[in-house]
Amino acid sequence: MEIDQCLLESLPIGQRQRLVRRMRCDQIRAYYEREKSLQRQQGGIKVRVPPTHRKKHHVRFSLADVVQDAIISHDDKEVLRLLKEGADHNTPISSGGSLLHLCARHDNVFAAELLIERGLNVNLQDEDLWTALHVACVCDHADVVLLLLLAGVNVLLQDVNGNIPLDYTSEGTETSYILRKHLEENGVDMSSMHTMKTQRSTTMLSDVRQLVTTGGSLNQANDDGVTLLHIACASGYREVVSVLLESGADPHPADNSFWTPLHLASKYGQTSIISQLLKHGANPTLLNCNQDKPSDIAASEPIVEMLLNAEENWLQRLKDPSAPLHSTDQRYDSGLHDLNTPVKNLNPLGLPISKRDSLLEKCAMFREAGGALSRQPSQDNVLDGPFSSGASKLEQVKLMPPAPNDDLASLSELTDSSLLYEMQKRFGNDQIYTYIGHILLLVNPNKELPIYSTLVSQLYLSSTGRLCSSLPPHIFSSAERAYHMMLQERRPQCFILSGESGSGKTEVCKHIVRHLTARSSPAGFALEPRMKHVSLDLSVCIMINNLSRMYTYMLEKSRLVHLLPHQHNFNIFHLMAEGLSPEEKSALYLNNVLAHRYVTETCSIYMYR
Ligand SMILES: Nc1ncnc2c1ncn2[C@@H]1O[C@H](COP(=O)(O)OP(=O)(O)OP(=O)(O)O)[C@@H](O)[C@H]1O
Repeated sequence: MEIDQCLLESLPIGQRQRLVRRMRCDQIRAYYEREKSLQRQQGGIKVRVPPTHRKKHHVRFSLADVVQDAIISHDDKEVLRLLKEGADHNTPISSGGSLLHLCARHDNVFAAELLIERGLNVNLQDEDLWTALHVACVCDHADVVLLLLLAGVNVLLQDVNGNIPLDYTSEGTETSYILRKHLEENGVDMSSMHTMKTQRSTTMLSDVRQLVTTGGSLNQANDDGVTLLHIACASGYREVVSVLLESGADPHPADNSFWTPLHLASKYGQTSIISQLLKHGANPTLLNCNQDKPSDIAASEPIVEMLLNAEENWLQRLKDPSAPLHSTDQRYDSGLHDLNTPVKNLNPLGLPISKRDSLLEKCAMFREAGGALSRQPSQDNVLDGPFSSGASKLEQVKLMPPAPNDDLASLSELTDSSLLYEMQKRFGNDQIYTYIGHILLLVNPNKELPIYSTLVSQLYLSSTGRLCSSLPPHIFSSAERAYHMMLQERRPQCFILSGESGSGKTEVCKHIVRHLTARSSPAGFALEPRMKHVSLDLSVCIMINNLSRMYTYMLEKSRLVHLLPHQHNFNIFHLMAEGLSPEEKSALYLNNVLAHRYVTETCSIYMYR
């Protein structure tokens, strides 16, 4: 049944409701008929059993899924049983890689040994070409590293960034020591490794020089729009950049995602290259596909400053072309200020920039987290507020790598049992946060997890507020999003924290406030004394802004019915009495707030919590 919208709107409300209900019934009927005909086409109609006669079905998971769980939870007997029952040890895991990668990540030496005994290839590489040894090194799981070495793993296999496992160990850790010793014993000395790495930039330099002498095109782009200058800038090859620019290469070509060499150099902290590009007239105001200028994605404060000056200079020159070209600080030309990121190990022609970009974020995340292991508290206390968990906890920062089930909305199968299964799996893995689209789900771990340090807070800082695909779900990510929405929409944002008593709302509220305080002012410590009050005010603000939702979300009804002896009242009613407009009060049936029995039971004013 189709009805003209104007006609529908002209009908009296009762008639309109009846018509709409009929239309909805028609739609549902049509839907079921279509479903039935589809089932018939696929051969066989499923007969619906009335719910009362329905058999209770047990949900069965494949052996491959169950063995993964057993590995994660270190249930060794179960792993042994499942492998004996025929669980395929070659099954790839959902987050990529083999069961051995999973063992390496969860430090399960026993299961790793079983798998190796059954013939699992220790050199298997995941889609980013990481071996289990790469994973064990990132996680600093020395026992797994030893086991893999004994099993004959190839320690020189490179991932897509050209990094060998040793590149992912942190200086001074056991894994670093074991690997270095192993390399030495096998006749690989560190200087030849260094030569192997620098070889790429040397090769590119001689190739580019030859291209220049033969008069080849320096601006030639590949299918992704990536030019030689993009590659040299992202990889930090200063000399190659210099030859290209001196020989007349375009200083600001954009690839297919509108990234310019300046964007790449800025993102990967190549300060001296930025300086070179600016001297050769690169435009610092160009936007990439994310609407970011190079200064928006800069890796450090000095780079931001340098690029902002360059932007100003660029705009001045647009108005007055005779104004001098921006000159950068001589200090940067030496390269001493370049950030030491794994980008230097990039394989120049192997991958499109966008792919490398996401991989580098993943590397940076692990590396940053690893760096915190050895960091002294005094170096990392700038933004620590009153909610910081103390110096000792700074030493244990560990974020789980992103996984396909980070967002339940993206699962191919959405049933109660699949959702519960995924949640349980994540919980067992200490992945307490999960997205469902833009909603963030938290399962209270009831134990302290090392995921709230200043370092993690900084990792989640973003210039756009968009979810970062290389970071796992986190309350800091939602706080970032709210912060950017506030700037974009220029209006207050609110968090609705819903859950039963003890589910962790107050804790989450503290983390939100802490992250926002740190992100809104680099000198976050100035706000420290006010933090407790901010937390308190935030609860109250949420209540005021969402009064209509308050009943459902913020307070349980039982707490509003009556006051216990000596119990104080909610200050929110007094605030509402003072602050709400007559219209708002009328809409909430609170024309005379102070006349209510509940409010007059006690004369003392008390702030909730
Ligand atoms: N993210 C978390 N990590 C670790 N422990 C947590 C976390 N969230 C909550 N907890 C633990 O659970 C306890 C209860 O949490 P919280 O007080 O935040 O719950 P709530 O939802 O605010 O409860 P209520 O509604 O009763 O005020 C905390 O004291 C803390 O021990």
